[in-house]
Amino acid sequence: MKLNIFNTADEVLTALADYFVKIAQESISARSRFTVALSGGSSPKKLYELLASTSYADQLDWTKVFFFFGDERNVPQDHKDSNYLMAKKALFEPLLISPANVFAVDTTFEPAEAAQKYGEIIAAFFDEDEPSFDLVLLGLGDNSHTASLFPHTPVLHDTKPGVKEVWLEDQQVWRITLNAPLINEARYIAFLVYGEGKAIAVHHILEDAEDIDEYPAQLIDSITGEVEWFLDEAAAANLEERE
Ligand SMILES: O=C1O[C@H](COP(=O)(O)O)[C@@H](O)[C@H](O)[C@H]1O
Repeated sequence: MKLNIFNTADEVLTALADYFVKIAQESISARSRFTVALSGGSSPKKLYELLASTSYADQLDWTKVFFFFGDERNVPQDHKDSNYLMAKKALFEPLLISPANVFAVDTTFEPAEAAQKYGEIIAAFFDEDEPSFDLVLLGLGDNSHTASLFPHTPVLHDTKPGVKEVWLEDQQVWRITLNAPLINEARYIAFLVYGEGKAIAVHHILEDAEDIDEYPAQLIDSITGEVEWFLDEAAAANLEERE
């Protein structure tokens, strides 16, 4: 695990955009394609806008980039809460990404079926024993969830890579998520976390004793690659160890 801590959120976003391009270029050189699972929520929108800006857009052959989603809300794809819609507006449309390069969760199905079908889509794409994304981007909720691995949900105890539906009792909503074993197969995993509202959760994940039901992001630990955290000072404020 590597910590990258910057003074401001803008510096964090630039560092992660540089990292994204570096991993993508390496992956395209090595395997002629780059597969990435995107995070949702509010934090990554600015990252996607930055990647689509003139500073970054020309640095990659986007026809070789294949986009998946680490998690999705159980809403139509044109709903304001849809992770797909956010990425479409911030990234896919500005970069003229072909729909053939975007693999979204089909939320027209019931949650369990949507999860199963998304797992099948991922397996078919990779056509290997174990699907392995080149990069999984993750965020962190102030309740220590990442992707849609929420505290005290059954998916936290999965032992085989897969995609699952998750019922959030307090919000009375379903979500669809990659489970931790699938995320951990990735070559690289990067957390994007900024803002003081995340400081307590960052401390729990990185410095508290393991308690995955309480702090699900503690499950993330790449099997073959590297986990990097991109934090601003505000989000890192409660950390005791910086190395
Ligand atoms: O609900 C979600 O939350 C987390 C964190 O999102 P943020 O809005 O606090 O940045 C995100 O990683 C996840 O993909 C998303 O669906």
